[in-house]
Amino acid sequence: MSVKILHIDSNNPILWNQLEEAGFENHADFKSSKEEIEAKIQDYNGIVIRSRFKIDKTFLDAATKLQFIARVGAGLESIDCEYASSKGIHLIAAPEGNRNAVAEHSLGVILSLFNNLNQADAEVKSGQWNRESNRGHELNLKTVGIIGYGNMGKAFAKKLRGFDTEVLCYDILDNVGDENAKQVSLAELQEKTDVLSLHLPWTPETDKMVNTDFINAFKKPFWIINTSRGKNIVTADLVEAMKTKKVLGAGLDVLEYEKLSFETLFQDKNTPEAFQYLLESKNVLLTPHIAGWTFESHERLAQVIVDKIKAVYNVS
Ligand SMILES: NC(=O)c1ccc[n+]([C@@H]2O[C@H](COP(=O)([O-])OP(=O)(O)OC[C@H]3O[C@@H](n4cnc5c(N)ncnc54)[C@H](O)[C@@H]3O)[C@@H](O)[C@H]2O)c1
Ligand SMILES: O=C(O)[C@H](O)COP(=O)(O)O
Repeated sequence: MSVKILHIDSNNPILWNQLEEAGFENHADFKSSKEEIEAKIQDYNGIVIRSRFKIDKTFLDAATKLQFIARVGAGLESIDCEYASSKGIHLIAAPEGNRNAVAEHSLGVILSLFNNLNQADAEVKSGQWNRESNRGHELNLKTVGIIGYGNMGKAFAKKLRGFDTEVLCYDILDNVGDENAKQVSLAELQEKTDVLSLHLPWTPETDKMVNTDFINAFKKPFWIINTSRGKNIVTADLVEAMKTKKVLGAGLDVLEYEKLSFETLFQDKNTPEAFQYLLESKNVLLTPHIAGWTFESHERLAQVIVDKIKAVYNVS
């Protein structure tokens, strides 16, 4: 067997080493541009990627010997999956690798927002002892609404067991509810939810899903957690809702502006006003797309990918 694999992003060494041990031929190119990789992809049978660039039709047409695309992660929006499948290319992803990290992160964000942990910590460290303004909330008896009940949503619901919360989920697929979450209509979720957590992919249907109309359909003021993709929320609309206190707090691991250079976002005179509001709000917790980024997930993602590549070639 001679299967040539091109790795275009760095991953846990388990991935490279175990593939090598199993007889696969590894090659690395972490620096070349999409065009440069496109020019040589016809030599490879497999590509291992995170999300450095889009695997589009042009790229796939150039990849005449490609048998698999292994995405070391969950989100598939940077791959033209339909076109790849039409060419018989195996699509491999590893949501099993980072779903526990995302679930724990989401829980941590809620508890942190509810208890003003960041604000209280910063105040104590700057010599302020404010108890009343840091009075918290409890998850107990609240209703958590999860939109997108797949790998991430389910893992998160499981973590909520033990908090005495009602957990509702909404998904376009039927019958996805389980012992950890009751599947309901979007309208029912919007009626009952206190904490909304998004676990959707980014697709033409989910793009800008959380906008003013969507937010106004909620019956109660609510908190929002987004670990899915930034463009699923219209940030300006979210900020307007925060100003009127319809949205009580937000934990955003992903940002609408994420693909801009982060330095540019800060230095540019055109910094979006909504982003500025997020930066200045104490009830907003911002993290740099790290929900799934743990030491443990790094290792697990690699192992899942190795196992799935081996399965494609029936290698034990
Ligand atoms: N922040 C991070 O570090 C991190 C890590 C992993 C995944 N993610 C994000 O989480 C997303 C979800 O991952 P997953 O593995 O759970 O995916 P998944 O495919 O297992 O689950 C997504 C669910 O959303 C549902 N869905 C799709 N479109 C919908 C719509 N318009 N309305 C309602 N439901 C809809 C699907 O039916 C599916 O059940 C990824 O695509 C990625 O964007 C982020
Ligand atoms: O979809 C995922 O697995 C996470 O969001 C990580 O994405 P990244 O590999 O693009 O950082």
